[in-house]
Amino acid sequence: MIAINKVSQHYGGTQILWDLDLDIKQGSCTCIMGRNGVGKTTLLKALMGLLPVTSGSIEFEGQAIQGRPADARAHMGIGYVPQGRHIFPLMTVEENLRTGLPCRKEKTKDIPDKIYELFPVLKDMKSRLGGDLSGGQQQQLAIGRALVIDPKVLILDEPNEGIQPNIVKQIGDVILKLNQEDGLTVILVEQKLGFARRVGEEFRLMEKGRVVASDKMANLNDDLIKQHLAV
Ligand SMILES: Nc1ncnc2c1ncn2[C@@H]1O[C@H](COP(=O)(O)OP(=O)(O)OP(=O)(O)O)[C@@H](O)[C@H]1O
Repeated sequence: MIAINKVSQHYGGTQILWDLDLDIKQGSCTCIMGRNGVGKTTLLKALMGLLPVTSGSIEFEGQAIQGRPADARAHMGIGYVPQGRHIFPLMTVEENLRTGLPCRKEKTKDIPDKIYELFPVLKDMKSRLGGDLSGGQQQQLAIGRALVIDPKVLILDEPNEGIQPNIVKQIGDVILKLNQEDGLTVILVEQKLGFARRVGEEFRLMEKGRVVASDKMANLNDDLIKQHLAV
């Protein structure tokens, strides 16, 4: 569904991604893992079109998208939940969710019921300002906003960073439901091993701007963890 071929990316004169290859299968849940600073967020931003790539290609459903802006990628069905959530603090929960509506293929004026079914707290708080929500509620709002576009693939960058355990559990339940029951393709950057093992079907390990190991999550063994994840 997604094929990233030999992608390189630079911040000014500093190269961060080095001829990176990554394949994502339709319907899979893939965890991108690696130590701090290996380029996980940079990779997701390049995939979403928030950072230009220097060379290489990114294909989504067989179409080259590396030159397309982020909003065009959202219209094509790529949903993105950025690290740090980036909800709009001075807009209400409902207004935050509405920002995703123009990108939906199936046009509607109302927030789809499904979003509120997945995250009942967003319904209860729909008139509250985004900035008044707790960190966990803001994360649920960021995921809900990405789902409003009715994506074909959902990309999440460390959705559990700084979130209390009961919300982490709820977010995991939602990801599992979306992936296993609805068949939504999920790409997740995740540092928490337990969470990655719970929701992930596949893993990709990164080192210095490259994917260095790819396999089924069941095969993520102690050697790989020691080599690429332990600090
Ligand atoms: N805007 C920027 N300008 C220059 N360098 C940057 C910028 N953003 C990130 N970097 C550098 O790029 C490298 C990769 O960063 P990135 O955030 O992609 O890593 P990461 O694997 O997601 O790390 P973390 O797990 O800490 O979020 C780091 O060395 C970082 O300092």
